[in-house]
Amino acid sequence: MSGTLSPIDKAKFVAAKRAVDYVEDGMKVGLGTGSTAAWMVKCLGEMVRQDGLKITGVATSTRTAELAQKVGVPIVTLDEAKWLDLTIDGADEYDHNLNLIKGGGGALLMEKIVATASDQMIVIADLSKQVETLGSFPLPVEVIPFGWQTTKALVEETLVNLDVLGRDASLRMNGATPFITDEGNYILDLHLRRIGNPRQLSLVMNQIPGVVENGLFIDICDVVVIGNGDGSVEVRDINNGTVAHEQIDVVETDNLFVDIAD
Ligand SMILES: O=C[C@H](O)[C@H](O)[C@H](O)COP(=O)(O)O
Repeated sequence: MSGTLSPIDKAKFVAAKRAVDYVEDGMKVGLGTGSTAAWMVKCLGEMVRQDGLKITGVATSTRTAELAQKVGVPIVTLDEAKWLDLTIDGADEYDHNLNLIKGGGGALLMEKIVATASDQMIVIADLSKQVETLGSFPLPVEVIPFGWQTTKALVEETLVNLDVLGRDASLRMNGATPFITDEGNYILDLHLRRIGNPRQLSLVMNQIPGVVENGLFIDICDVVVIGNGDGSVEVRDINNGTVAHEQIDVVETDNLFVDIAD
């Protein structure tokens, strides 16, 4: 199959293509989840197949593991890898401090474990993910199924004392049944509209019994690569304070149009 990338796919693709420049021979790489991360896995697959790049990947979801296998990126478990050089992942929102909301695809738990076990985390995104203040995107909170309604009530009650605008939590559904994460849990989506203090919110959420993890990534991301539909990218590095603008060559080979997981 071949075709022309839509502007949004091109934005995701160029962000991914620029981010894989950070990957070097011998590295252990965390592989994110989602439609943007899928492009990154495909780019790495091409580098492995065509350039003989030698890397080991750790997947953040079963669907990323399946895609990695399909495109030829060798996968091990996090326990086998122990520590990673780099994780590349998408995000649902990022702010100017490179704090993130993640988990729109339900993979936040493994994503946070893998990113935290990495020397560096690079987020790939298009400009639509950029926000002044986190919270327009509903914050995913992973909870264990046992007593989830009690956990939901506790979460909503706790939000009353926090700097947020909305306080409703909804159980994420998959058709008529609850959405189940790879780890067998449920997701509550918190409709907060504005998160005034993401660090505090993250700490408080994770103290509620039944909450496994929340989708706020605070001080975890080092670099964001923002792709645009015209093939340009912006690379922001929070540690050294640099911002670079570049143009990425997009050669639309048939390989690009191999079916991807998301
Ligand atoms: O659980 C899913 C992940 O956090 C994704 O990385 C996030 O939802 C962004 O996905 P996409 O690149 O498809 O917008």
